[in-house]
Amino acid sequence: MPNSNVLIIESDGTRADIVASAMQFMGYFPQRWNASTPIDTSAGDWRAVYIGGIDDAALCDEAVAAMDTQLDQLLVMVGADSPQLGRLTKVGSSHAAQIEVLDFPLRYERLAEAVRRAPSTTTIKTAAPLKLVGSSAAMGRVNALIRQVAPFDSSVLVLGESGTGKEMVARAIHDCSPRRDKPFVAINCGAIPAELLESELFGHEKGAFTGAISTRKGRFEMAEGGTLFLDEIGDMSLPMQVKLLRVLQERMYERVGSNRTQRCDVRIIAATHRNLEVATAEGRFREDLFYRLSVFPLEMPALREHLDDMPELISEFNQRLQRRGLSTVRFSGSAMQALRQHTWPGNVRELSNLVERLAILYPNSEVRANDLPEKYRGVQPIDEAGSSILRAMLDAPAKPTNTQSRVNLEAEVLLPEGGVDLKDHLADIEVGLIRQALDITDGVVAHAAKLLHMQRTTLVEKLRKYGLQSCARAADAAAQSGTAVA
Ligand SMILES: Nc1ncnc2c1ncn2[C@@H]1O[C@H](COP(=O)(O)OP(=O)(O)OP(=O)(O)O)[C@@H](O)[C@H]1O
Repeated sequence: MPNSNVLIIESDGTRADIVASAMQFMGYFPQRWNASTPIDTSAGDWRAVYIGGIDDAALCDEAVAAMDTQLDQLLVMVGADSPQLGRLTKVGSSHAAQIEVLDFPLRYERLAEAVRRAPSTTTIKTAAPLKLVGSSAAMGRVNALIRQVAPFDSSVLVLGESGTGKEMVARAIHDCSPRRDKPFVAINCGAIPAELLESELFGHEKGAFTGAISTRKGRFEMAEGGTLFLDEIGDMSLPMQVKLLRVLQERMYERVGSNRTQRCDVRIIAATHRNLEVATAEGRFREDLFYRLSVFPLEMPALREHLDDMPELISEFNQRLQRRGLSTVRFSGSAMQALRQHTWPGNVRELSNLVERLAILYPNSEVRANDLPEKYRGVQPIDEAGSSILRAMLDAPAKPTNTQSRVNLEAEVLLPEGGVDLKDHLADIEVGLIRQALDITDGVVAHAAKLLHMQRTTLVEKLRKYGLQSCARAADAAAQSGTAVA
């Protein structure tokens, strides 16, 4: 049983990490899944296990759809308190899935017993790839760059805000490249604890460290001949950056705990939402690695810069819903107009989530501007009272909004006559921005942390500090209270 592959769903809580570590100690190869990355099917013996703790309905559905298209038998493990338990149980009965409900804190014996019941062999199906859509000038430039760089082995650095489609672009480059028949392997460098990342990337030998009870392949080895996508490269620790640089320069590495040098033939595509030039200037990112990675930089436009693609994107998301057997949704002219006024801080991912949410609320119907969630309604026609309020607002000095830069904030905040308790004032601003980020991301802490350009763990600390746990989703809140492997 050990030495098989295990699929771990990227959950927003820390449970996926806990279970992945437990699995790793049990001798499995945990492989992360995320919405636009098909499961790496090249990695031999499969015992597919879906670990839930999932609090996000859209992610849960996408995960099930991904598994259903790629694996023919599943063991689905789900936390007893998961909000998606009912949904998964239902999905399980209509697929070749076996459901195991796990209680947390997780007990090693219980986990081992659940895995023992997994189907002993799992066949891989060919996945239907997701389509990168958009015919705006901005997406036209992206597509042209993809076509230009794909045939070469040059490293590509995909830049852009969260949810703009960086991972989809990485996959598109791979799919257009001569490596298309070899694996595309993705790893989120920001989601894996620094001390585990080395073994995740390079693999380890049996006994290399406590709990390494069997030899394990790393992502470089899994991606041999193909492409390795290093997501959130800006979050990689400096010591790890040194090790990565060596592989890029020498095309050689060693598994953790081994003296044997392995050669590798892997194309690297990295992505980050951070400004790596600033990180380099501040000493948080190695300059030599930056230049190695950014041989071919590719900047993804924010959705607000290619709003003309919205109808095409909505149609693509409707098709994805249809493929999952779900209802679709249409938008009236007024609704489309309102959506064009939104700033889309979560970019295409935010649009995709909105389409799915509205398809549930208004199955196969037309959504009007007034049906949209409040923050998407845009500027409403105003009555007389509203018009005088608006005039007063326009006459008043401008207040900073969350889309304005820090420089604007500095310019516009006036020191009150009696002075201000700066610490309390800054804390209030911090709480306000955290609340907004959680609101925009529907309480998903990992996504809110991205918007705030901070580590998820830092945000969790701040939620605790300010007593804001109730603003986060249930599973995240449970994770914050310190659930651990028994
Ligand atoms: N041009 C596009 N066409 C179709 N779907 C898209 C497009 N851009 C993004 N998406 C969809 O939006 C979601 C987010 O995309 P993706 O994960 O590639 O973004 P990202 O920039 O890598 O995000 P992050 O920085 O958070 O990792 C996915 O569901 C993806 O399929």
